[in-house]
Amino acid sequence: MSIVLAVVVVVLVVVGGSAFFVLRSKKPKAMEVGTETETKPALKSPAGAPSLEGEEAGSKEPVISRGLDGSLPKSRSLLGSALARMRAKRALGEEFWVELEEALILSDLGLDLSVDLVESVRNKVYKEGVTATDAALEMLREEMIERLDHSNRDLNLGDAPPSVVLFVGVNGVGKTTSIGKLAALLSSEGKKVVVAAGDTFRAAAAEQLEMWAQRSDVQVVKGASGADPASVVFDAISHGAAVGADFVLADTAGRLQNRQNLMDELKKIRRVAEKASGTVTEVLLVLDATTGQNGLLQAQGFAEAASVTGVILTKLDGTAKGGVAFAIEDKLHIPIKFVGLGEGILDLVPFDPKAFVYEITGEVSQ
Ligand SMILES: Nc1nc2c(ncn2[C@@H]2O[C@H](COP(=O)(O)OP(=O)(O)OP(=O)(O)O)[C@@H](O)[C@H]2O)c(=O)[nH]1
Repeated sequence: MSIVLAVVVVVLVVVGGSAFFVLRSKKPKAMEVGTETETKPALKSPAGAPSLEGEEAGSKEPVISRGLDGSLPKSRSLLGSALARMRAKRALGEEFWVELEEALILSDLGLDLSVDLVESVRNKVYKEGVTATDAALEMLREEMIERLDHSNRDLNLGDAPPSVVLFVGVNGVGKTTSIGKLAALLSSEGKKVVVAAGDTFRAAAAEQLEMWAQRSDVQVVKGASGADPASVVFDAISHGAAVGADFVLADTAGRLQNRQNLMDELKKIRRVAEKASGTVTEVLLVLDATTGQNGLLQAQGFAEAASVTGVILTKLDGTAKGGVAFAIEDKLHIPIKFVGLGEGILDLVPFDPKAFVYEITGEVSQ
């Protein structure tokens, strides 16, 4: 009897022990689900993406740029998660609308716009007798796309080349990086590009621009450190005209929108650039999407002082919100022309409202 008992105990220990090891060895895998592995955005090459080589030195693999629908991992889109929770409830009552408004505000759309959007969707829902949350959320999506869908997002061109594009914005938002990416994009489309190192304030900016320019084989015009930025931009435009460039992309130093003297300097750069070229076809305000509604204040300040014609919304890969895009277009009527989705040379893509709305509401667009 005791031998039988001993055998049973040994069997139990062995089976239990191995079960324990099986469980332990499985645990890390289970943890991957729903975190890193599952939520990593799919790497997609956007339609018309330039086929440039990998940017890292020695990299043999081409860098694949992300499409907008892969930029915000679903589990990180705040609005997408909130809408998924609301859809699951399947009840279209007061609570639903309050929750929706909160979710929009939390995603950086701003109070006024969030209230307005909810009001408008709610009216449509009642008018059309919609009772399902699914259908209401689809209406929200349509309304969001409509609010973004009426701007010209192409780069403005002048009557005669080169078209001059000034990049402005506060410090560290990604102006220099965006110039590098846009130069690569344009030159991959066969355009001749000259870049102007007009940020003569930050010592490393000109070198940074030179590095970007080398990668896409575009020319850089720079001045001495501390040189008058307007004269650097003037020289670059003259050079661009002489070599038959299609575009001159001009960097400027980062500045706060409420510093009058720095805004005056921007006006001077613009005046001088216009003397050299006849027209500055585009003033692109670079905004960091992770700064949320603060971006709207920046846009207001720069729009007044520098006649901004378009926005580049950078670092969308670093935020779960992104709603500031709606606030900028709805309040200021400035079109978002490009979005930055990372630090690589191909991580700048034309803004596509539909893909963007599907992205931040948590579904992939068809
Ligand atoms: N993740 C991510 N990082 C970006 C993006 N765009 C720029 N960056 C990073 O943001 C940092 C600042 O970029 P810069 O291009 O130097 O910014 P800047 O506006 O020229 O800076 P100042 O000259 O100081 O005003 C760098 O580390 C860039 O790699 C983007 O779309 N996504």
